[in-house]
Amino acid sequence: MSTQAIRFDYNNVMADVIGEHGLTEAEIEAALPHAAAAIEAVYAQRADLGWMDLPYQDTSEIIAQAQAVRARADTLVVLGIGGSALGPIATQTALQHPFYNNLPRELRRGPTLFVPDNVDPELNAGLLDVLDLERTVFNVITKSGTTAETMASFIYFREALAKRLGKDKLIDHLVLTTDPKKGALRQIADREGYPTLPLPASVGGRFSELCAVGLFPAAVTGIDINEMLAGAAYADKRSQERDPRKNPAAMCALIQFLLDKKGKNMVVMMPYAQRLRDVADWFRQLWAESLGKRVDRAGNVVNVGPTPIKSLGATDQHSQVQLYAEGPFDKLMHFLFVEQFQLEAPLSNAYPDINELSYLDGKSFSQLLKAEGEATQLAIAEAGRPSMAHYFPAVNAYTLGQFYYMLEMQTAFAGELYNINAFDQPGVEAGKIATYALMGREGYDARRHEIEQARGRSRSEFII
Ligand SMILES: O=P(O)(O)OC[C@H]1O[C@](O)(CO)[C@@H](O)[C@@H]1O
Repeated sequence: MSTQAIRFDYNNVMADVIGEHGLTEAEIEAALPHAAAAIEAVYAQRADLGWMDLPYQDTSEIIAQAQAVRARADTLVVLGIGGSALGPIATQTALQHPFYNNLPRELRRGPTLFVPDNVDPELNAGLLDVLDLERTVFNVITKSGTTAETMASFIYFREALAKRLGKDKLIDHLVLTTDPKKGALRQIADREGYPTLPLPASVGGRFSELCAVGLFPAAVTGIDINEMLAGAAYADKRSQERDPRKNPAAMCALIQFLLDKKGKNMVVMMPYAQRLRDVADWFRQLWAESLGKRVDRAGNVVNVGPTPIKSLGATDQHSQVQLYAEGPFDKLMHFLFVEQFQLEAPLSNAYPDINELSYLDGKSFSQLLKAEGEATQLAIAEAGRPSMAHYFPAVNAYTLGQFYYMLEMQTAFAGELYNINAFDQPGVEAGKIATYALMGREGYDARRHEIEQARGRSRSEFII
């Protein structure tokens, strides 16, 4: 096993450790053939699942374009939503200085990065207040090339650029990441000549972090993207193991599936490292959009899907852990632990004479955070609640790429276990259609009429 391997520990889901809410060895043993079949089924689809091959892509074009942006910009703004924003945010938080944008330029590895990730008017108008547009590049990311939020952001910031710098300068301030052939943004790129990067048709939005979507912003801010891919390739190797017991992604999927069947239908990801906070956010989309489904592959109504929840140690010990420890037995926890932090914050011997504080003397923040993580894990287990732990030797480009890929494979395996299509999102499409109707998009009149009628049926006694 690589010294950079993330270790996966599932002792604390076992019934002999936590009691009746855990899994027995016999339950796991009986389900192993199902997990083995899920592994086979996913690899049988590999030709259609382009994200599975991303660890082996040629990154030279991404790096070349990133170098060009590094040379001409002080700020990169990513305009995207869902998979087109959550991954770039997670990677930045995980691999850069915690106050990266506030560091002086000579201590940063590249331009500052902003990912507004919403169409809130104040957020976007406010962002314009802090940007020096002459030294800003916008990376517009959308697979479909039509998503309302992203295209509205593109129109808004393109207009601001055009007003400030003139239309002929737009080409130096926009890089578009989208489908190589389809969509409105592709059409615009072809018509107006902006530089582009491909978001391959076979890579779904929430599985796109390891293509140009995530790699380009990461490379612009100086992250070693080939190292991320090396980590992902290592996770690919481990995920190909046909024996589920030796395959962390498959085992992790199987445990979550079995516990869901026993009523643990909430999955809490709780990193004990600030760097991994936004990875838990990225995981929420991956897990929720992939597994939350109305029908199974045969068309039966099943309404399945565990609810992913993000949490952060130690912060949420003082907000959520009371519920996790004593509330309903409906949760499974993923603890993410880091063995080696990049920065250390030691504590001095400040108050040796004050009994309640002397235990802190000469310790460090990492000791305290690790102790709090272990203590919470123990308390959750003693309260009879299942949890798993993922141990990162350190958070770096290699382990991050490895973890992303492992979670993607875990999601694909889980899709097979639930017998649903993990790669579509019909529930989100319904919301998109209603938005188009409300915004007056051509071709959506009938839907707008239905919504207006429903509004008319709203009863005043229920409005106070
Ligand atoms: O990349 P696009 O096409 O703009 O889509 C953005 C997001 O919208 C969704 O389609 C629905 O939320 C996600 O799957 C995707 O990541």
